[in-house]
Amino acid sequence: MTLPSKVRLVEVGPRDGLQNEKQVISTEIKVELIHRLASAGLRTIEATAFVSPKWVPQMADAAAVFSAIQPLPTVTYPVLTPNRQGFDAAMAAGAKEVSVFSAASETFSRKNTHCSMSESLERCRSVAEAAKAEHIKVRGYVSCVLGCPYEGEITPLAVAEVARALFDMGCYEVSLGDTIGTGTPEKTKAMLEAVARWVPLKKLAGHFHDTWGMAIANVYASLQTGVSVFDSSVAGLGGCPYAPGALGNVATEDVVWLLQGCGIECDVSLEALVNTAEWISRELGREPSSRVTRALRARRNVA
Ligand SMILES: CC(C)(COP(=O)([O-])OP(=O)([O-])OC[C@H]1O[C@@H](n2cnc3c(N)ncnc32)[C@H](O)[C@@H]1OP(=O)([O-])[O-])[C@@H](O)C(=O)NCCC(=O)NCCSC(=O)C[C@@](C)(O)CC(=O)[O-]
Repeated sequence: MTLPSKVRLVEVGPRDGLQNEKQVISTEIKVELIHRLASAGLRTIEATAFVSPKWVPQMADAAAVFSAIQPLPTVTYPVLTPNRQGFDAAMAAGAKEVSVFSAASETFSRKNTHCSMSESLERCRSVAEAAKAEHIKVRGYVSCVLGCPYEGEITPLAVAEVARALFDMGCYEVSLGDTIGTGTPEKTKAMLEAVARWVPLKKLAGHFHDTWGMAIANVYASLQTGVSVFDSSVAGLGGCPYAPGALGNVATEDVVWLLQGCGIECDVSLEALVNTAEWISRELGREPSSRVTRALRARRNVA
């Protein structure tokens, strides 16, 4: 089985990683996190979300965060926009790329965005049309691709239909989210094969939460299937406000370690990334959940 020779990582720590934090995190810390990630070599960093501050208070400073970023010309800083209101706010703040999101579960869609799956896709379409008119790139997300916190099993066909709708409306890439982390490698492969009947593998990204400890195994299964873009979160930060008990995304450090071990290029400095993971974990007052960061720290302490 040939693995891809190069992988692109989409760092989602500043958005997916921090959105569920209950403690106050200053705008300065969020911006410094983004700058440190860019210095570590991440070339796509999802910076924030222009969503309702009533529902996700942690992202209330989206405009302030975005405006304070000192952008590197080699880095893109997409932002999450659930509807036209979010898109307009993102444009006013100067965003150059946006992400829309929908779900393969009716109940999750209603909890997350207060509308049905088809209404949610209509909102995405409206953002995609506005983005096209402004020459802005749009990425799409599908949540609950390997299980739903409310409905349980989700069929690969349901995932494929939503992914196809997002791709057809102009999303340049569709990220497939295992929101609650219940997926396993064989299920991941079956889901990817179903989606790839309608959306080319090169246009798909894997987005795995680590709640059940399967995220890195699912990344490897996706690599074996031909996926070459992965979303990950420094220090394994994160959780979804609408998926009770959900842990963070697969840690970026763990993915980089896996890729290095497979001889796959990703242009990220593991050392700088681990230092960033240690720094943000100290700021949040907790241990990094990345096994690689903890192992490298233990090795440094011995040396
Ligand atoms: C979707 C909405 C906005 C619908 O919002 P709504 O409340 O359902 O309905 P609305 O459209 O009738 O608006 C009501 C109020 O919200 C305001 N509003 C409306 N839109 C916006 C906006 N864009 N930005 C700021 N404010 C907004 C609007 O102005 C109004 O304010 P009021 O008059 O009551 O003062 C809301 O339900 C929401 O923000 N939900 C949060 C969704 C979210 O951020 N979820 C987490 C991210 S998705 C995720 O984590 C999964 C992913 C992507 O990582 C992949 C995976 O792991 O599965």
